[in-house]
Amino acid sequence: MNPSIVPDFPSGLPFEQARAIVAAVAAAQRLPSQTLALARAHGHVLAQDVVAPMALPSFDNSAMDGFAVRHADLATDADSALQLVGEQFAGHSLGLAIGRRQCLRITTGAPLPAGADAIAIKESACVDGNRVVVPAGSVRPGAHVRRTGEDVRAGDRVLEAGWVMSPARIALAASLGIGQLEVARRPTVAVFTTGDELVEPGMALQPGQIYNSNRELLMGLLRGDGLEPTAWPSLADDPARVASMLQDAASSFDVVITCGAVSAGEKDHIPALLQHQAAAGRGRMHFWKVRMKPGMPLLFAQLERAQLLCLPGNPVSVLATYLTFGRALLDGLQGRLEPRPHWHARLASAFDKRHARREFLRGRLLPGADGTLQVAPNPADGSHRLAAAAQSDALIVLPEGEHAFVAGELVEVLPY
Ligand SMILES: Nc1nc2c(c(=O)[nH]1)N[C@H]1C(S)=C(S)[C@@H](COP(=O)(O)OP(=O)(O)OC[C@H]3O[C@@H](n4cnc5c(N)ncnc54)[C@H](O)[C@@H]3O)O[C@H]1N2
Ligand code: MOO
Repeated sequence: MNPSIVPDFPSGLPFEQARAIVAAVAAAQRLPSQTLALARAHGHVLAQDVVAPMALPSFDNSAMDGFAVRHADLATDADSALQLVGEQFAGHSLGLAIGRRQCLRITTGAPLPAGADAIAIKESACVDGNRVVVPAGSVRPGAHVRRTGEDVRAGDRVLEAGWVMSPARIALAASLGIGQLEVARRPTVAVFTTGDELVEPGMALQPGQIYNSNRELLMGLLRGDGLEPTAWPSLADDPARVASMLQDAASSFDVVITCGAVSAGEKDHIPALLQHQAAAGRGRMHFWKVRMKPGMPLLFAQLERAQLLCLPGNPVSVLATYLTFGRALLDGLQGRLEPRPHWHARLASAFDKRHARREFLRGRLLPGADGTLQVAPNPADGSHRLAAAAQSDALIVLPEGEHAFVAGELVEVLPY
């Protein structure tokens, strides 16, 4: 198959335009929701708002171990002696009440007795039999009382569809007694590496061969995003075999990610192959080639019901295109509305950008002398330079157009 094809689909797109296509396709192909037990919902995208079925706290209670008192009984200019009339521990409400100049021993989380409106902490009070002395001025009005509904009122919308279930959000749902959540189904993802030159780590290399690093890179990125991807054995540059494997994966996975064989070489079969499938009514070419560096030959297509993201083979291109396009596709399919973290930092050293594409340079985040975030660009900017990517922890986004960036200039960074 000759890879020098005439595109009848969008090609050579600006970055933002390509991203908009990914977002639109993902929105149109949103995955259905599923009901999961709370314990299994960690990291999933919420598919339905969560409305509080009860208030939090659900009853007035003590925030400290000590004595439940009536603030009006306490003198401001002298110590106050109160009569100890009982005790209320956390766990079982005894329905107790206190009257004038009375107090009740209480523990953290225990229901406040009727009549009480403040807590004198244990450390400041003096107990002698059933007499408790509270030092003057040691208890302010309402001290250490946790009021019903001060955190959440019944009926509040506490979590919104599109939010990711972080541990704090799971814990909030648990505290509301919610045992199940409606979340987006996770996309199933197949990962392919391609190329006659690839050998798996641990095997012996023949002249001209290289080790397959992209598979572990992609599997790690996907697993880090909470997915359970399936990797195929690496595919040789054989168009018939690549076609049959992709067809096979596209019939059983939501997303197929390939890397390599999408550029201009004689063995770069994937664009022509997918264009052929699209022409035969088995899919669609969304776009090929984006004005970015690295990652320019990126291809996005549909085959059968699967979305295919075909990343360029260079390892740093895989990293940059996964972080900018792979994630956007997977997040969009799950209906994620919360944006991924993207910050701004000052360039620690100058960088001369001599091309018009949007660049995703590798760099290391560090606190500057004034405590603000800085990013040091790695000078090894070739898309085969994995060591530079491994020494870095962020992509530095340099916008379209030639520009000589000076040290101290503010740039956008995508931490990875
Ligand atoms: N004449 C042109 N040549 C190239 C162009 C172009 O526009 N015109 N684009 C260049 C750019 S930019 C990139 S990026 C690469 C992308 O090429 P492919 O996506 O077709 O990828 P391959 O040629 O298969 O591989 C590129 C490079 O990466 C190595 N590789 C591939 N897979 C793996 C793997 N799993 N693990 C580690 N390394 C891998 C492969 O050996 C090549 O060195 O094309 C440029 N050329
Ligand atoms: O655009 Mo390629 O991905 O530079 O190496």
